[in-house]
Amino acid sequence: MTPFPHTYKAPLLTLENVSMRFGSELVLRDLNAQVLDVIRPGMSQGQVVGIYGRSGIGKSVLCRLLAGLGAPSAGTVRVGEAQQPVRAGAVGYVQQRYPLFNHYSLADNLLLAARRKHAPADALAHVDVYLDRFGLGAHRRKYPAQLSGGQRQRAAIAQQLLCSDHLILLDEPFSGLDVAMIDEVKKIIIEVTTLDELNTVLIVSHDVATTTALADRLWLLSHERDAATGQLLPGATISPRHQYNLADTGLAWHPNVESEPEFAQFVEHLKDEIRGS
Ligand SMILES: Nc1ncnc2c1ncn2[C@@H]1O[C@H](COP(=O)(O)OP(=O)(O)OP(=O)(O)O)[C@@H](O)[C@H]1O
Repeated sequence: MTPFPHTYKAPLLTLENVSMRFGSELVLRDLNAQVLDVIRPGMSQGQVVGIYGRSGIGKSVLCRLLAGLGAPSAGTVRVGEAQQPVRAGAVGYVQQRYPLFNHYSLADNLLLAARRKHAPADALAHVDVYLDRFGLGAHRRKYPAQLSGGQRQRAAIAQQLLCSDHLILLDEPFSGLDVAMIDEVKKIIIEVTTLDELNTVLIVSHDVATTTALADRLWLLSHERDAATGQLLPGATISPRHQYNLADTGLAWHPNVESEPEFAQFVEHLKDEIRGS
């Protein structure tokens, strides 16, 4: 597979010696990984990082650290071009249940989010842009309970984009969706990353094929063995061999990547790695 031409610019997200412990349980061990701003000529897309790992390995714990909702026991998560330690609110976090305020209309939910980042006079204009872009304009006066699951998800993504700085974290965005809705969410993710070169979408998912088709970088959380003793080390980590840079291998998102034989082989390889981890 011939890689498309690409270059890298500044780091946008860095995990620096990140560990997380709850009491005596070490959940995450010494995570070191980085997302760089990738430039692919002719391919207007920001960064999409797929995060995989078996159930219970620590993906939700990692999400909270990435979103600045808790401090790691050791190490630092750095975000943005300035590579500042992450603070709550810097990364939009779309959780599985798409929390929206039930007693506010869709437009008011988005307005609340927009006011956290934009001056009051500008906030409504930003809301209108996102309602339009995500095909939600006709539903602006509806309350969350009156929206479909897919509409609520689009609203939750718009809400987080309106108040965060380029980084957005989606927790299981494809679970429980029918095939048509999955296609729609994929379109939204591509749309989000093409809005701005710095936009970076982190997708935590068990749906390896769908997520890999959108990604240019993958991280796989796994339990590693001590090289000398062969004993399983405590805590999950993202070892260098489980950090995949798809721009280098030609499998980074591009139209119809899913239909290429190398893609199917790579997805099978990933599934084997997850099973064995
Ligand atoms: N607040 C906490 N206190 C103690 N242990 C915790 C806490 N939060 C998570 N854990 C532990 O961390 C480990 C990882 O949990 P986590 O929810 O991150 O897994 P996950 O990879 O997201 O799983 P799944 O794919 O099933 O959602 C589990 O053993 C869990 O019990």
